Amino acid sequence: MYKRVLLKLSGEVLSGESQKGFSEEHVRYLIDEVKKVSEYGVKLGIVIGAGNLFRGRDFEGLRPTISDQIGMLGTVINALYLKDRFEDAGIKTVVVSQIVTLPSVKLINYDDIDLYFDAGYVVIFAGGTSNPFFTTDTGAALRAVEMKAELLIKGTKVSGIYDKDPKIHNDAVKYNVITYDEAISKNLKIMDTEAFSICKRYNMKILVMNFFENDNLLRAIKGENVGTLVVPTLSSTM
Ligand SMILES: Nc1ncnc2c1ncn2[C@@H]1O[C@H](COP(=O)(O)OP(=O)(O)O)[C@@H](O)[C@H]1O
Ligand SMILES: O=c1ccn([C@@H]2O[C@H](COP(=O)(O)OP(=O)(O)O)[C@@H](O)[C@H]2O)c(=O)[nH]1
Repeated sequence: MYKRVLLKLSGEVLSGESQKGFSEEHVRYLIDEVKKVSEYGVKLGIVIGAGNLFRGRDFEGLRPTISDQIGMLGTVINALYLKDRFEDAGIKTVVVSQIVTLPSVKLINYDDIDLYFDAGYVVIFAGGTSNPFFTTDTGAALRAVEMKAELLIKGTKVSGIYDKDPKIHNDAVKYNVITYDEAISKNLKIMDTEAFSICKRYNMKILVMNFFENDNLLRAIKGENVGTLVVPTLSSTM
């Protein structure tokens, strides 16, 4: 069982696919899935996107430097929303970020991350990379390395990494395991190249899996065969 995991979720996990805002049904599902793993004492970090609120590219006509800052603020909104909902459900949660000063957001401090985990908190990393021109996938890769995770899980709406986008191509074929180099060279757009390359540099294992299948998060953390694993070489799958 993995004991230290960074979970990346798209903002759409909170709203439902292609929807905006917060859907009670989806939020409750997320709480239940996280609760199952927090009961095992897993040290869990979460990076949440903002696709349910704002993505930089939604603001036609705005400069990306500005629209991306609006997008990053969206991740803080989601993080605070989740903190409150998690705590209501008995999951102790701390939100950390470098992009805002707010009473319920702590500045990221490497020395404190372990203290939060040891005290049984889920840590939500808000604000992506803190820089325009990036996405929360890249933020997740950085935070996974910073928190010394054993595994970065991208919980998404498809069952793993395919040879082409399975939402567009019916004949797409899923990989069980793939190397960082292959994922980058084949330009498999499930995650940004930047995210893959940070994970490659620091040997951060990635698992891409369908977040919307009941128990999948727990199964992934138990090391069961769900989704697609991204590893340095094909001989390093275990
Ligand atoms: N090679 C691929 N394998 C799997 N999914 C892919 C691939 N290329 C593109 N996709 C698409 O990437 C999407 C990832 O979406 P999502 O999890 O919402 O991520 P994000 O919001 O971070 O972009 C999937 O819905 C899928 O349709
Ligand atoms: O490091 C980052 C992370 C995010 N964003 C902005 O925040 C938005 C929301 O993030 P993302 O698209 O990754 O959310 P998701 O699709 O995962 O919900 C992005 O569109 C960007 O505009 C950014 O500028 N820098």
